[in-house]
Parts: sequence; structure tokens; C-alpha cells
Amino acid sequence: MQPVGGVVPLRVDIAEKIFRSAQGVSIKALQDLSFEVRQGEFACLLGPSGCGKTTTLRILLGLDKDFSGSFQLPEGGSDRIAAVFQEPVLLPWRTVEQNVRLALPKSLRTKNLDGLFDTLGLAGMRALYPAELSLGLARRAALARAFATEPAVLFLDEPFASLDERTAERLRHLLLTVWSARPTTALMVTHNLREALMLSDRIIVLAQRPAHVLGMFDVRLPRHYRNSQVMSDLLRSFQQKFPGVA
Ligand SMILES: Nc1ncnc2c1ncn2[C@@H]1O[C@H](COP(=O)(O)OP(=O)(O)OP(=O)(O)O)[C@@H](O)[C@H]1O
Repeated sequence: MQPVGGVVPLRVDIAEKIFRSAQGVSIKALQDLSFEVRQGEFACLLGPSGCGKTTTLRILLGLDKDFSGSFQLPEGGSDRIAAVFQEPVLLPWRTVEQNVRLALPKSLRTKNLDGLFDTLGLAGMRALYPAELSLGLARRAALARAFATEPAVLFLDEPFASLDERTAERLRHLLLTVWSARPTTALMVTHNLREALMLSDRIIVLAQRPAHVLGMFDVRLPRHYRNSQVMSDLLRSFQQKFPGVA
């Protein structure tokens, strides 16, 4: 399957991001944070709690412009950006299907979503309202909304946090199925090493705050080979390369 998204990779070169409180306290969240995600690659930003992962995503999403440095989003094809957060952020007065369709650009508003809803196990839930969904189902709806837009780049911020492990594992598989059908340049924040090893082509390992890159861990194996034995081997080689991380 041909990767989709830009011919230009996602390039991040953030020199510094400092939070300043009204009381004059400064917190340096990011310093010299540079990395690249290649076209059609699924990368994870892995780092300890509070190191600056969400801050990085917020900058890339254009939600925080108060930083020094630059970044380049993938170009070519669609110029859309999709994001999936810990909170599914669905409109409560709209059905699952309406929530997904409302996110679509005009040119895609009437597109056939049967395949996407089927893949994500949402075929029978299109007419439900968010209040009728479990957290796991709401997350699936958020994934459907993100993929339906056929984005050039997809940002995910711990989309499986606070789910029970069985539900999280099912969702990871669903994410892989829908992502594999259209391999979109993706950057996912997580502090779950196993999750990163299961999903990623490349793991970008961050140091403690202020976040900067400690190193890269490439997982070159196709995902369907990553069975429990292979995962144990990957975990071991990761820990050899990054002792004490995760
Ligand atoms: N609006 C803000 N004002 C001040 N400090 C902030 C603000 N947002 C984040 N920080 C601080 O910046 C640092 C990085 O926060 P960030 O949320 O990016 O970390 P994270 O790696 O995503 O953490 P976690 O894995 O726990 O979600 C933390 O010390 C946090 O307290």
C-alpha cells in the first residue's frame, strides 16, 4: 500500500518553549527538540510524564504559537491535519455519524463511510449520541472522525489512556487496521513503551523536561510479525539501547 500524506516529511525544530506564570515563574518545557517523521510513517513520541510531549503536539497543531524555532508539516495531497486527544471531544447533541461528517471538508461531506465504520466496529452505532457511548466507543468515534478527513498528518495524544487494558488493546488493533488501509504520516504521544513498539515504525525517545531527543528506535518489522515473542525481543533491545527509559 502506497503511503499517503505529504511528499515533504514532518520536520520539527523547536529551539525553546518556556511557560511563564503571572508570578514570574518560568518552566522550560522544550529545548532543542528536533526530529523528523517520514512520509507515511507512524512515529511515537515516548517520554516520561511531564517532559513536554503534549506541549510539542499543541505547537504542531498551531494551538500554541509562543515558542522559538520552526516546524514543517507534511505537504502534498490533502493539507488537512487531524488530531485525536485523550478526551474524544464529540458534540453531545449530534449523533456519531453527524460528528464524523461535520468534521469533513465540503468535498467529502457525502462520502461513503460504511467501510470506515465497519472497520472500527461502529456500524450499528452511527445513530447513537455520545452520551450513549462507553469511553472506548467514543474513542473509536474520534478515530473515525480523524481518518474520515483523509488527513496529510495525524496527531494522537495518548488516545488509549484510562481504558482497561483489553479495550485499549482492541483499540490499538483497530487503529492499526484503519491506519494500514491508508498509511498516514502520524505522530502519537505515549508513555507506554509496549504500545509504542506495537504501533510504530519509529520511536522518538525524549529526555526529561526540557524535552529533547535522546535517540531514535526504529522498528523495521511489519506489524503482523510483532507477536509476543518478537515484542519481548523488541523490549529487550529497546532497554539495551535506552537503559532506564520506560
Ligand atoms: N499552560 C501551562 N502553563 C505552565 N506550565 C505548563 C503549561 N502546560 C504545561 N506546562 C508544564 O510544562 C511541562 C510539560 O508539560 P506537558 O503536558 O507537555 O508534558 P507531557 O510530557 O505531555 O506529560 P504527560 O505525559 O504527563 O501528559 C510540565 O512541567 C507542565 O507542568
